Amino acid sequence: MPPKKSKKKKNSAKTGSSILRFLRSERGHFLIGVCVVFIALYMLIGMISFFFTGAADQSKVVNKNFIDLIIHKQDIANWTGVGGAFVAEGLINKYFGIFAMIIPLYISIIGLRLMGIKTISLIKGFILSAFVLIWGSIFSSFILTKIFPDSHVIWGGSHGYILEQLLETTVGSIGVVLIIVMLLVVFSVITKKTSMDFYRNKFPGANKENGDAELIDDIEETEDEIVEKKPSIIARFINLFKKKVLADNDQEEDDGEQQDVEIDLINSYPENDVAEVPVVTRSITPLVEKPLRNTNNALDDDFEIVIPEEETYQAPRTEQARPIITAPPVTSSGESDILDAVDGEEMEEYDPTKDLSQFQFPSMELLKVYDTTGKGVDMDEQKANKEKIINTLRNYGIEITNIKATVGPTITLYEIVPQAGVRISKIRNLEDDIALSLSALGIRIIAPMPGKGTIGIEVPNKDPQIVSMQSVIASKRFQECAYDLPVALGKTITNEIFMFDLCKMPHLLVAGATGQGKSVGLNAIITSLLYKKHPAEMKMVLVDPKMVEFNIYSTIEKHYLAKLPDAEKAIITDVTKVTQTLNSLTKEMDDRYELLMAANVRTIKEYNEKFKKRRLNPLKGHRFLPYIVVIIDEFGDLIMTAGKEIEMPIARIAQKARAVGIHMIIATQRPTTNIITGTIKANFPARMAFRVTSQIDSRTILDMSGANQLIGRGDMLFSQGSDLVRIQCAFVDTPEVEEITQYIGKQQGYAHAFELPEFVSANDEDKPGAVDLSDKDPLFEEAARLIVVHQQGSTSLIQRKFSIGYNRAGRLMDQLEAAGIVGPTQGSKPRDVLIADEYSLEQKISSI
Ligand SMILES: Nc1ncnc2c1ncn2[C@@H]1O[C@H](COP(=O)(O)OP(=O)(O)OP(=O)(O)O)[C@@H](O)[C@H]1O
Repeated sequence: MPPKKSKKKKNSAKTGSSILRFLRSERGHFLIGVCVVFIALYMLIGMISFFFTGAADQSKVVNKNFIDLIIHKQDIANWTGVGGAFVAEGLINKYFGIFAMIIPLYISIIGLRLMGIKTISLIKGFILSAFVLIWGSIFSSFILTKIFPDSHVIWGGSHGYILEQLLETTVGSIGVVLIIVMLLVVFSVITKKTSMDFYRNKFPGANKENGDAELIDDIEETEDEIVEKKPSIIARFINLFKKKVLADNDQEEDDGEQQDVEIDLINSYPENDVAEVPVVTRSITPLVEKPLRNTNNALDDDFEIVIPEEETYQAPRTEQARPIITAPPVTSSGESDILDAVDGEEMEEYDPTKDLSQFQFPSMELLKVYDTTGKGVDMDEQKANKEKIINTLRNYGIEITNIKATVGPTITLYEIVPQAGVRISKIRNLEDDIALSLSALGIRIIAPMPGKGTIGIEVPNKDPQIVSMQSVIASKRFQECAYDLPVALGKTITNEIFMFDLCKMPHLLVAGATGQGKSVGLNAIITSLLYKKHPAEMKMVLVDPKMVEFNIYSTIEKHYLAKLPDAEKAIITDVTKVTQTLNSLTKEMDDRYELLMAANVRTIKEYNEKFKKRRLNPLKGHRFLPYIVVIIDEFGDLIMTAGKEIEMPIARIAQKARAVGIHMIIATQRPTTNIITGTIKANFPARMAFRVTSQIDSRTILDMSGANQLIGRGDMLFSQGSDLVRIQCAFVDTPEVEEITQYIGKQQGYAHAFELPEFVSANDEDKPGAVDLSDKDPLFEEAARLIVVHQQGSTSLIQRKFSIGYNRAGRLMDQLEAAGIVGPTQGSKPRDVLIADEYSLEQKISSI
């Protein structure tokens, strides 16, 4: 008989465990959630009915037995029968009064949560409900009882009544009122910081620090975005409890022979509190957690696969709204650089985009959408990899207590928590063995994961997904970002859009062996900028010794490119021109510093703000300063040919140009120490490394290994300071870039590319005759006539009348001086005009 009994027991245990499994499944949760929501709804209706039917039911319900009432079929008026009448009478009259209605509301939040519908967090909801119950019962008991003394409803319930009586005896009626108001204020401030402003604003003249409060909020919000939220103590406790229950259940249901060591690992888990893996949640892309369940393996219960959600896309933007301001030109003949505020206030703000006010940003349709449907996460692959990792580590005597997978577009990150006492270096040394067991390239071990208390193993997915430029550009995050030079580079392992502000970098070094995605990376950077910056706000200097990479951008020369005055093409392919351009950029940098100094500001942003407000005098050479992004491809080639000649201006720009809005991106295939020298490295704190061939190259670019373990095709490491992030670079194909540039190119642009200043080396500068009149500007004669007619030797007059850049106008003025038409510069005053009338001018011109 005993064997039959044990079989029966086994069967019932099996049924029990499958019910448990069902309840723990997503469907089980959903069904429980539905039941909970309906129960809450039932309670709520019962409570609402109580206000209308409670008086009739009171005598039948109070101090009566619930079962008796059902058996004796009492006639209950409540819409929800005996049950509802009991719940309402109990919760409202017996306990918390009318605010007890928050209880079914909170229960419904729990139900919705179980159904997978997120409203507010359970803990927040609990704290809020508890406060409402306690505060509300005192408030109702004190106020409502006085207003409606003869109702069948005990407004604050017994709880409110007792507390209110106690308080009234202790602090009097006024004290109770003050306590009620104070609690409300305290609670509102605790739950919402911005409510401080509301209260401050109630006191006229005492709200100067509002800005600070907002600042704190802002800072906290940004920090929230960056810092992964740590689980609260309660969440940790619930997690531990859950794990313990799961482990116990599994122990019960297991037949005995399958019970392996991992159960013990889990059982020892609570002691290993530190080993708890925080679930990564970020405010930008909420993670969807899909735990896999396998009853034979306790670690499976713990194996959490996180499939980060894609960001939702915004409707394609076809036009960027910009204020069209028709600003009158500045006519002041001012003597000083800084115009006084009154002048500024009288005029509308200067709009740098006014010249191209019809400019339309490229539309989203120009970018290709890659079909990723059907490319879901391969659960079998994840499980198999997990098994292989556990087994490989076990073969070397390393046991783990927890493992979690986060599936990215091309890489999956397995985070493991080793058992206490395991040396981290031991795991680090097993990189090759794990790679062998997984038969995969590109395995990278991060031991320990910074700030997480886990060890990360990055494993490439068998079926990598393409991160399209479209998905990155159309993301809400990119569209709404307020960076000065926003670059959306791709997606991180948690499917978050990875973005940075080039202004903050401030210069970027890009390296990677040939064919690993460098050019695509540079195109992604340029594309991001083109989607966000108006031609008036940003100019690019493109250096392309290979002659084919940036050719595609020649169509946007008159919109976005900058070049030397005498250069034919804006894309620089000739090495000798590179030196000139870089020197010219150093001159532009110095000029800009002078302008900043004269304007009493420290950065280009402040300068432009001041200029827009018309606080700077254009007659003194002030102008709106666009950002300049210098992108040099195949930097290795250049250094090999031009050496120090190039390194010097690059180092100068890298050291100083940040504040004046000149930023550099240099890319090389050969990240060797003779190319990326100490000087260059020291001035390029931000580095982007695609796959390189050796560990030494990786160390040269990143100061650590890792780039040699990447898998190519846009897989890259981005480092800034000590932070290292693995990113899948967004893919933008040449035809896409072509479409974008053509879209821009077809629109009205400026008359010519942005002119960089002519660089005159220190030796030539003061030589008489430095201005060569045999090579006069085509506008020379017209400019001369203009000056003579107006009898005003002003550069900005030439600039305005001929719609040319400041540099060209300056050069024209130098030529006019050399021709004896105007006198030398006189500081802030216009030059003297040496020719009295047009007739004398014609004679002068014919004599030149
Ligand atoms: N982010 C990416 N996603 C998917 N595939 C990519 C990505 N980046 C590059 N590739 C693939 O790799 C190929 C080579 O990329 P790319 O031309 O950018 O290499 P490269 O490093 O610039 O090479 P070279 O230095 O020889 O110009 C591309 O044609 C494309 O097929």
